[in-house]
Amino acid sequence: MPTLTAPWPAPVATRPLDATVLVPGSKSLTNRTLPLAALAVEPTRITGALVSRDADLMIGALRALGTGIEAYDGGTTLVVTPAVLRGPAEVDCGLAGTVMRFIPPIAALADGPVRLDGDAGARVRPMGPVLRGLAALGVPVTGADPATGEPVDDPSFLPLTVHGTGRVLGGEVEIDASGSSQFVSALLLAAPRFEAGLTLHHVGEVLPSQPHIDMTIAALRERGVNVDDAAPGKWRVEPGPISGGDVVIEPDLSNAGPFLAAALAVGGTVRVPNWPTATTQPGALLPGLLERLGATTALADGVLSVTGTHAVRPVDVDLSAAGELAPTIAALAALADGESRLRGIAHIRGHETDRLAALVTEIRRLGGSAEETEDGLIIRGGGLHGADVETYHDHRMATFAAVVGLAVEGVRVVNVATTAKTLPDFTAMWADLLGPSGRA
Ligand SMILES: O=C(O)C1=C[C@@H](OP(=O)(O)O)[C@@H](O)[C@H](O)C1
Ligand SMILES: C=C(OP(=O)(O)O)C(=O)O
Repeated sequence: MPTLTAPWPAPVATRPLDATVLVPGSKSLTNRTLPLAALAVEPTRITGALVSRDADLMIGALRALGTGIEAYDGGTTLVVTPAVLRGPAEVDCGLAGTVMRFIPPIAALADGPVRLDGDAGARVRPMGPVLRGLAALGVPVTGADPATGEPVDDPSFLPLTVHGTGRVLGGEVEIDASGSSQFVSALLLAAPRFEAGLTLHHVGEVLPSQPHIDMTIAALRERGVNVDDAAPGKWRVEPGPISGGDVVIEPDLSNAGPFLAAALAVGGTVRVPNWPTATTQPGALLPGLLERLGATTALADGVLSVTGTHAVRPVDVDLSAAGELAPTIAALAALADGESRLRGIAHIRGHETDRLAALVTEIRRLGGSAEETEDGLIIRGGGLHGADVETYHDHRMATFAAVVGLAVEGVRVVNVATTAKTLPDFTAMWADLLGPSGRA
């Protein structure tokens, strides 16, 4: 999408923060609950759903396949009525990993071809393991060269067409999910509808984002599906009905990240209500991470409070379980007093943009020092100055820049509207964080 507006001047905090931030629903939970509801044997009522571009794209994809979805309460309540999945259909995946990876196995259950495409940035995000997994299950997938439209054998990227026949036999499949946990989640989510279910083996060296795989398994079990995950890197999903009913979506803890990080960046306290006591969201790791970076945290009556003193400690952390937190942790590392190391996140080169390259380029543009390693980043904190930070259509690059901008004069964020991917109200929420005048 073109960038038409002027860069957004990130507000600078002039005094310690004292804010409570209500964070909207989880992208990952919303975009699992919707497809499971479409595959269910009865309607599902979802409350607390995220209203954002990624959720809209998932709703659009499932509607294109025939699912009934009614929205209420500004879109935060969704009533999903499953129907026979049908093709032909066209699906716009935008830049949503959850849509481009989760929809193909669902499209395999449709009774006709389903063509998927997305933003230019989506066409370079890896999908091969999901597509090869489907091919191994007997579901043909054809690709097309985006420039010429010529057919591509063995497609690994959008655009592509899944040729469903209305049924998938299922069985046993091996994939390499070292590039994204979403390859595993995608196949597991649709598997109860495969006639023989699915036994899935991961054969790669690393498996990122284990909490997101646990989230998929928990979502399936909550809907009555039998899943065996006792052996590492192996999952068995039994065929069977997926129940509907009422589902309440937790707040998006990863989206809480930049707001909580703000307390460390400039001092003061930021509180996030409705913090779940137990969750599969990787954002659950935030309190521990922020403590290592110098914050004190407390969870009382469901409110997480993070307090900082404006001094940020460097860290050496393995973020393989929570790669989507890397831009937020990188912002704090860039403000820290010393050298930080972020490990275990080679796979975020395949996120909305190559996040390792983007973070290095933008930290350097801000006057800081950063370099890529094989599986992460080395960031030497301090020495920052204002700059126009590029965001590469990546919501988390925009929030990375906003966190830095709280503490550094003259930071402007190019295409801050990219935050609409998961947080359309980001700039208003950020102004509220700073107090009534928008400046703390
Ligand atoms: O399944 C999900 O909802 C997600 C899984 C993770 O993907 P990767 O394993 O590709 O990092 C995460 O980063 C992404 O934001 C959401
Ligand atoms: C990696 C992310 O998104 P996606 O669901 O598009 O993979 C993210 O939100 O950080």
